Amino acid sequence: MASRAGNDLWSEIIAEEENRDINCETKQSKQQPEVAVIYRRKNAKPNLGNENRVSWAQAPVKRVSWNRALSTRGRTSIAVAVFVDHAPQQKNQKKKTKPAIPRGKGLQPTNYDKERAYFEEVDSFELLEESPSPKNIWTKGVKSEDIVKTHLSSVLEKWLIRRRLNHSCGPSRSLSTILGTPRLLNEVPYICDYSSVRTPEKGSALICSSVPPIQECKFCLTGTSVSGNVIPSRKSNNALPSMTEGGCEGIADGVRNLSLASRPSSLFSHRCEDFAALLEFCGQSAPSTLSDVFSKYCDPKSIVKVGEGTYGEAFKAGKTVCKVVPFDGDLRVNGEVQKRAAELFEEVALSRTLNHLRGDGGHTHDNNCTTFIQTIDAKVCQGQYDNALIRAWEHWDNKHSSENDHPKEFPEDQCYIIFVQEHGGQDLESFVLLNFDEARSLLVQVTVALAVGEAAYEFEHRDLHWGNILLSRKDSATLQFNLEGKSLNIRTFGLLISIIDFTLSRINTGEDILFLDLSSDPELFEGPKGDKQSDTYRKMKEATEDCWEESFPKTNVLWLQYLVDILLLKKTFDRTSKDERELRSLKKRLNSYGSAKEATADPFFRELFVDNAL
Ligand SMILES: Nc1ncnc2c1ncn2[C@@H]1O[C@H](COP(=O)(O)OP(=O)(O)OP(=O)(O)O)[C@@H](O)[C@H]1O
Repeated sequence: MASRAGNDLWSEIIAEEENRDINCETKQSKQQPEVAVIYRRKNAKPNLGNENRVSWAQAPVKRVSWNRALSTRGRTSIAVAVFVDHAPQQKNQKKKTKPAIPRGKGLQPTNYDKERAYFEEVDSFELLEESPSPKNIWTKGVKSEDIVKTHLSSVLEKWLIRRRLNHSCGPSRSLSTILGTPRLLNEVPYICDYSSVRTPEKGSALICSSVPPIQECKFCLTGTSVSGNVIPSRKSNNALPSMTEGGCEGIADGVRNLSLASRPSSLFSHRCEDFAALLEFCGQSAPSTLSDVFSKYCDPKSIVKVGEGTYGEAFKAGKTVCKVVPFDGDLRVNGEVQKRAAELFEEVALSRTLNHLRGDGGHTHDNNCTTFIQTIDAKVCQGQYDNALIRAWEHWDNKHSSENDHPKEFPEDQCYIIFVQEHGGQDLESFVLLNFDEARSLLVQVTVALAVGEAAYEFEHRDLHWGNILLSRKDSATLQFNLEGKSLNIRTFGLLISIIDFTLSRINTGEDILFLDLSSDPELFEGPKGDKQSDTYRKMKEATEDCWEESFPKTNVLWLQYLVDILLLKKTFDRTSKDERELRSLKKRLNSYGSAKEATADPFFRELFVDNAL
């Protein structure tokens, strides 16, 4: 293990960096308009028309419990562990809390003085910024009525707007195009009766004057107090607007009435709609069972659990990893409210859009990379966990002490979505990096992948913590990326990176903007001060001015800075003091970049490009 930076060297670095900062500031002031534009886009319009802007998740979204999501999961604060007595709230006292340090061999004892010095010196300027005024955090709540109103309106208004634009009564093509599924189905109002799910007659709804098909579904009533008797019917005042009466104006009136008049049935209806839309997106007419889906990929006896998140349990099934996420139930899972179909709908849409970056299906070749995990399939399931999965879950629990609830607690009518993905390797939290070359290849791969995502889809990940970066070792010495038509070969040093978990991500598909409105989730920004992950959410909030539908590629840069901190402070690998200096300098220079794309030109990455340096 090489020696670490001493104090004398550190003073030199500071002096060196101060000089560089002055140069950098001078340079930056010349580039000011570009950076300023990025920061001041709150009211700027993106390339697309506003009418296409869709946030599918209207309910309070990501339900991060800080105590759980960070501390008990081993993603404890870098700094908080040092300075604050932050006692994690145990979900279940019988379970062990994971250690806050990374697992793996060759770990060094934590050097808190060093961490303290690092933050005081490098981040001192940030501390003020990390304390947003309470006004900013607290004044922007979303009332539940607004959520219901917005949700239903957005679905129907989208239909209306497209209908006006298209001068036909055909449905939007946008999401069905992304997903490669038949048109219309996600736009059709559904009525729920708990008894069956039928795919609507596709032809009938394509004709303006036809009666819209009514779909019945039993699933979204699960655990709700809404009875079948208050199902919105086209005869009632609270009816979904009829597509046969009054043309577009009739629909507009219907949308208005619906938004203002009918809370319980709206809530009910939106759950039905979202569930049916999700089912349709997944190419299903009814939910499968978990074992049906798993047995497509492996012999159930061979299933092994490979990881867990707050919402998902990840199992290896043959060559794939299947992430099982319960949704739409009222039972709290792992201490959290279950996700709703609308949130998962967005995640499926996003994942499939990112698949296009792999160059499959004749999609754009100007921007290509394989770093975003490939989503092979997504399937809706219902029922209890079967024995093979329970066995795999318990095996993992014995070895790793799961923080999640035992899956046998799920009721018989529990719904899940399974994301079938390629196996991306081990997450950064548990992966043992060998040396500085691997660390810098990790950084360049993530940076260029984010740049490719930005260029193709204005993509922002918005949650790139160390559980969402997977690593594996492969023989290939280089990896090819295409960024805005330019081919880039990057040195891998035998390491391949995959980025997962697009729940909070924002994407512009060219037809819709998919994002989660994080302003309705104040808890996300309440994590402990000094904790790098929670600080990053707060910095995102500041960069976006809490306006989450707009494009702010700076958020990608904030996660790159987080990653540099993680590498310096949470990961142990063979490195010299010069290597550490380079990482610190990179972190500082990242302050001046407004996007991952800008960051790709940083000198830190220069020798990681083969042949064609940027
Ligand atoms: N495709 C994959 N290949 C290998 N491991 C995976 C894959 N997907 C997920 N995992 C493992 O499962 C863990 C949880 O996955 P993921 O982060 O997607 O779940 P989540 O519930 O959305 O997490 P979070 O707590 O961040 O919300 C990951 O940290 C990783 O260890």
